[in-house]
Amino acid sequence: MHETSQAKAELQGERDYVDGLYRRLDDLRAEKAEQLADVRRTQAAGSHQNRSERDAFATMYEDRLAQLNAVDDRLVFGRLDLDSGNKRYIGRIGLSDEDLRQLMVDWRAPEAGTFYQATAFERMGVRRRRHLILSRRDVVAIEDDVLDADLLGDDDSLQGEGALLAALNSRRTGQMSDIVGTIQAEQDRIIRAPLPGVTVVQGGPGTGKTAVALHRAAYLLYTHRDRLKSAGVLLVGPTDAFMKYIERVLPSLGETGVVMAGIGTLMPGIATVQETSEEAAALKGRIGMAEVIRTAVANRERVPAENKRLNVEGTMLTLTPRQVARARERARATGKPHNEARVTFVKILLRELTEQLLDKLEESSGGGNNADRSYLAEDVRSSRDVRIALNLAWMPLTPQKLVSELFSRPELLRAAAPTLSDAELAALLRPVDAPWTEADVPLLDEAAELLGDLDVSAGRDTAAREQEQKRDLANAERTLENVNASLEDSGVDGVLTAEDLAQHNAVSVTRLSAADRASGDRTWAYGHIVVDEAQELSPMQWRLLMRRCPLKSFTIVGDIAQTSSAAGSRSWQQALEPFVGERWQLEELTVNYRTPSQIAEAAVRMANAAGLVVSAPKAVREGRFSPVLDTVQDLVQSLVRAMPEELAAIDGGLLAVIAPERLLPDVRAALAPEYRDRVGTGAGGPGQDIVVISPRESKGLEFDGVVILEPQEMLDSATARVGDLYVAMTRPTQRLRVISSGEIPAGIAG
Ligand SMILES: Nc1ncnc2c1ncn2[C@@H]1O[C@H](COP(=O)(O)OP(=O)(O)OP(=O)(O)O)[C@@H](O)[C@H]1O
Repeated sequence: MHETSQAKAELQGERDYVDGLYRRLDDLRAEKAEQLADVRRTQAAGSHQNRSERDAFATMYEDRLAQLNAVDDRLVFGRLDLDSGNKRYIGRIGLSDEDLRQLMVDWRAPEAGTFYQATAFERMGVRRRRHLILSRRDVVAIEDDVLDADLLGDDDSLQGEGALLAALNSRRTGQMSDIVGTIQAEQDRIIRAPLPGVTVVQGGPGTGKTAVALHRAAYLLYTHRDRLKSAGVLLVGPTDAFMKYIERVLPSLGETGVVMAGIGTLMPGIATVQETSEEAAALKGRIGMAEVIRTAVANRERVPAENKRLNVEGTMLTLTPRQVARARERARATGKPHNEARVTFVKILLRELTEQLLDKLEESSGGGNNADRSYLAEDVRSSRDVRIALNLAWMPLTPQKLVSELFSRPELLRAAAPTLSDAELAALLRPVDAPWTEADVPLLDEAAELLGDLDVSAGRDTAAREQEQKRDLANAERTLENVNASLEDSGVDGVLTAEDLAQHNAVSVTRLSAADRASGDRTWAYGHIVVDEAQELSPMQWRLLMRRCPLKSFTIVGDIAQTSSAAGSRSWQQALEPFVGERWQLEELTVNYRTPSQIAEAAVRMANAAGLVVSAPKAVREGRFSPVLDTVQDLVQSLVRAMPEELAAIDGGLLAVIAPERLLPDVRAALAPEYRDRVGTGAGGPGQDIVVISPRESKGLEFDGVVILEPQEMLDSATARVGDLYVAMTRPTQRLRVISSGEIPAGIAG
């Protein structure tokens, strides 16, 4: 009785405190909304400068407002009781009252680290760690870890479902949520690892690799804002569906400054589809492709086999192979990329041809010609014959043109890739207008590096462009300076410290640079790159990413056992050695938070029976269901019959039907009459609680229930990999059903 009333009082105490935090949040929001409205009301005073200032203010207030809105749900999640007697609340952002007294610490701040790291063995000055479990704004439960033995036995330690298990058992929505309230110690160590260098995080399915990658990005931006504000952080994932699945996590952590990109979108202006030919994907991923592209570019700098006769305003000139070869040598010696070196090539030959024209005219006029040299140069330059001859010898090229011609013209491909077999060449050849694939992106990027700027070759004035850029930059800088000054004058709001102010500016700068400019700029050098599902990357994709971060500061997360791409890695060592040698560090995650033990064990048994070496993380919980295995005659009809039972078992949760690619249309057609708009793809969308996807599409995603069709086919067919079935089996958080028209693969039944 006494215990219950004490528990109630504790809970009430927390509710009161949390109410206070929300009041503060609401006040700040109202303040920001008002400031934003004020700025918007202000008439744009004439000058460009004033308008940019107003825009910069507006952007800053919008950002802050968006941040305050995004952290509303479960704003606070922890409390530390310290040896000093102080209490410290831990939440999504830092909050202080009007007098700058700290009300809540940002989870990324150093003082919050002990919330995740302290244990009974190493208390780190913490007596008690309290989890506050909120539903929206309400504190629904509190749960204490008592670390100080002296406190044990006190009756005020409270019961309740563990915060972690509550999170793990909650229904999936098709959108990943953050884990900020329940980050585990082994995860926290990786999230807070130092910025420089390459950290590889290897972990089996469901160990929180994606979660760790996202929280690390947020942590780095917070902790190293100064270093990362202008360079930015890039987060790369495998597919668009996956990027959509994770897109809300960073905003919910109050971060908008990370550029998120699917691996197929890293070439600005190029839309890609998936590479359907496994062989082509594997070939394009090989590191040797860099040499193929290099040769392809060099082969477009051609010396003609014989003399060329060129008509310039009625006078016939001769261009010799020797002349072209010499000009090519000198142009290449500049070390500039193809399009830029072309300027030198063209200049040399135009000068030589102008000399020749002058000589000829003098000859024909018996020495009496006194035509102006600059007119003659212009005649040479504008001669059609000259233009054709120079272009044939050294064509200005875009990466798109180079690569599309390379893969559509057998003679070009053979010349650039002399070591490839006929079968390999055939696998690469395709129509000139075929859509770009993900595997083309690193080749286009390689080509862009070697070709350089087309504008230069097209004669656009470099100096003028540089001037323009300088002016833009100066404008942006001046604007920011003014924003700073005026903010200081106006005292902003009570919560903003000088540090916050710097952060806000950083966000604005990031807006101007990293987010907007970086994602549209192929040559952008990021301060840090986080790569998820990194086992899928081909050597050429690694090469591209390494170029995007010259400092080689990377967080790489993945699971070698889940590799399904034909060009992906078989070992981290093999993947990274060519780029960073031995200079990378391996961290491992060992606990599976997603899949109940009965299902996780079945997946590991299957993988082992099929000869796949997997790291088998320990499942953190047991589920309510063992895998259900059906051997049936009529596959798709059996699925239709099983659907009601599966949907009921997960009680309104999200169900994925994972089937080999060839079956997907039939499965969708069979489900359509009954389930209509409820059936989607990827991780599902609004109103969609059923998705029909291939094993590859399921990568990185998770669902309450999963039904796998024809598992043996995921192991057997020509393009299948053991990893595919392993990935599919490790997607559910509650329940797995396997339906097969043949044998159920060895190991699953146990
Ligand atoms: N500390 C944690 N607290 C609460 N939930 C967690 C925690 N760690 C992981 N999870 C949850 O476990 C699930 C699996 O996490 P995540 O998707 O990051 O794993 P993964 O290692 O990337 O998996 P896979 O390689 O199979 O795609 C997610 O629902 C995630 O929110």
